[in-house]
Amino acid sequence: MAQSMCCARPGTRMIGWPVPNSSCAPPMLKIDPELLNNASPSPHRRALEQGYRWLRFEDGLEQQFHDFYIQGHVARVRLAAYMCIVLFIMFVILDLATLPAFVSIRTVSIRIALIIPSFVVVLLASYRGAWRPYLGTAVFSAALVTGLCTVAVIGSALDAGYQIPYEGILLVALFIYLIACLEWRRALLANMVTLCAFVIMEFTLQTDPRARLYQIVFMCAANGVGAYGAYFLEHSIRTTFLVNTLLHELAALDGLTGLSNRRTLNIHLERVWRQALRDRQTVAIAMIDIDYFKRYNDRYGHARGDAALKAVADVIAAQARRPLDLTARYGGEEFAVIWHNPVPGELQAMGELLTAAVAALRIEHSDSDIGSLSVSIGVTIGLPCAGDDAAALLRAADQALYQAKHQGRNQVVVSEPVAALV
Ligand SMILES: Nc1nc2c(ncn2[C@@H]2O[C@H](COP(=O)(O)OP(=O)(O)OP(=O)(O)O)[C@@H](O)[C@H]2O)c(=O)[nH]1
Repeated sequence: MAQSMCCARPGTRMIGWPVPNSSCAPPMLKIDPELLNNASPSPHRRALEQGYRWLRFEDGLEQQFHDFYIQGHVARVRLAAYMCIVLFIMFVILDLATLPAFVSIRTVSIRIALIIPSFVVVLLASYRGAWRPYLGTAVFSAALVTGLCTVAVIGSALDAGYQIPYEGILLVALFIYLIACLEWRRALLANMVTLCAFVIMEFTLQTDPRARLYQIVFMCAANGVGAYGAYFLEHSIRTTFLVNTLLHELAALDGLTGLSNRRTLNIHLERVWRQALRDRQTVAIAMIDIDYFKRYNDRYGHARGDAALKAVADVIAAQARRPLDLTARYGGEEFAVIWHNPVPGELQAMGELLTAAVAALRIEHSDSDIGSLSVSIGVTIGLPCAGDDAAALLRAADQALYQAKHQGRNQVVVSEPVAALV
């Protein structure tokens, strides 16, 4: 373990543990720092930077992770529930075949009346969409029921003067930690309750002190091994969740402004276009370009240019209010807004709201005609027809923008809807 940490590439960050210079720190997934450097500030990036050794993120992120975890594990939980039902049916048959009737009546009743139904509930929760939010609770309850009932099975046999193999309870502990897909804290809680019940049962019903000691020691060891494995499993899942989200952000968002990038805009436009075609609704695009931005950079420097771009982007971001609307940085100092099904007569006013909002930023630009930063906007609208492509809408908005520049900048031009698109 220590050796693998010594061999880490210089500058490679160890995720989830404070400082990787201690030889006794546990091995964690390593991540290329480039990924973190390129990602925009977000709770995901913060979590990766700060670590999560107690397997907990800040509140909003924790909820997101919980949804991700449940969604990603539905199939495994279902499989685990089927596996348990089959196993416990086998145990019932084994009990009936090997135990005397006065013992098996107790053990079989517990297995059939309590354990198997708890996994049937898990199965139902995994199949029914409305029950899905309670899947984690159902698995936790089933784990608890299985642990306690297995203690009860061993105890009831002991009570009847019959020793049955206690290895089953070890199997249950490892199953809860590693197969049931429970989050680590819940798995630990279910197992600790089971362990306490087991110890109490042993001290109450076990008459052989050596057997008692042996069994308790092995139960504790199984819990240690299981908790250790489950901790690292969940830690890796948390890292995967964070890295997935960062990669998605890097692929979909513009690093400077946080708006969608051009690729996302194109994908979204195609999607909205198809949706509008189905619903016979319109789609509008506004292309927005900052005026005399080269002069701004030349006079105030690139860093202030970046800050101005970000301020304008924040204003533009407020323009996407409906679920299918989108704002994007199209490239350089050019932005785009997709409006899904806007009222055609309001487009001019919507554009002017944008120019007014940028003017309200009052960003000084002494090399422009009006002394402050302004934008030119070209807007167009279309009603998609089969055979058209969304790129025609983009081209039309670009032409309107060109016209706005040509007419003196700091204005909105709404083009006539392109003939092919209406
Ligand atoms: N600071 C900064 N500048 C950028 C960025 N991307 C593009 N630019 C600059 O934006 C300027 C765009 O210049 P032009 O295309 O000539 O347009 P303009 O000066 O705004 O002139 P008009 O559009 O005709 O009003 C260039 O100088 C680019 O270097 C960026 O991310 N940050």
